[in-house]
Amino acid sequence: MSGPVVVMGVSGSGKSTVGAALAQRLRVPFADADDFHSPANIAKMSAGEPLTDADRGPWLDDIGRWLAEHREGGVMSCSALRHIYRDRLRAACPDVVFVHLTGTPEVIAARQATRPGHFMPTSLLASQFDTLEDLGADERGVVVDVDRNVDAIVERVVAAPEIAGGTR
Ligand SMILES: Nc1ncnc2c1ncn2[C@@H]1O[C@H](COP(=O)(O)OP(=O)(O)O)[C@@H](O)[C@H]1O
Ligand SMILES: O=C(O)[C@H](O)[C@@H](O)[C@H](O)[C@H](O)COP(=O)(O)O
Repeated sequence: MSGPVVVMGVSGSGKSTVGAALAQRLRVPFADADDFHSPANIAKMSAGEPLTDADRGPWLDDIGRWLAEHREGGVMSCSALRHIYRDRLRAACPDVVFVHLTGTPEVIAARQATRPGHFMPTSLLASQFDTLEDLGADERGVVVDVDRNVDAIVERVVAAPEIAGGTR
């Protein structure tokens, strides 16, 4: 493995599902950034209010610490919507690789809407897309469209040179 992987994307894109399956496939530990949110952040999102950069700062630092502790292998599902958020994760763990799960708002909204018992309301999806910044040419990562089954997404990820071909 070439470094820890962050599976990124908007709410409902499949980060938790694909991240867990990818970790199992790679036989490395898995963590979900949803579990790192403070109660205040959860309350805010549950009330339909988007998080701000300030809300996300300490959360990203905790995730960065987890990545640094899993430099030899690990998968973290984390929205990591903006370039500056990914910069913050790279500052903590420079060899992190991003897997961006992309999809149309229609496909993702349908998945988010049918997911049972999650704190994130569907009303926040528009702000997630507004906040999202695609991976730049300067960023180490892979983009995978989610309009296929989970196994196919995982196979696509493990076949990517950024994931399989590293020297670490
Ligand atoms: N490739 C896929 N095909 C069909 N359903 C999917 C796929 N990936 C995820 N799902 C479903 O879509 C919903 C959102 O997935 P989830 O992993 O919770 O997304 P996220 O963690 O990005 O919010 C869940 O109900 C999940 O079972
Ligand atoms: O930065 C954010 O606004 C949040 O991290 C957000 O992107 C994330 O989507 C929520 O934690 C909900 O969790 P799900 O992505 O699992 O819906």
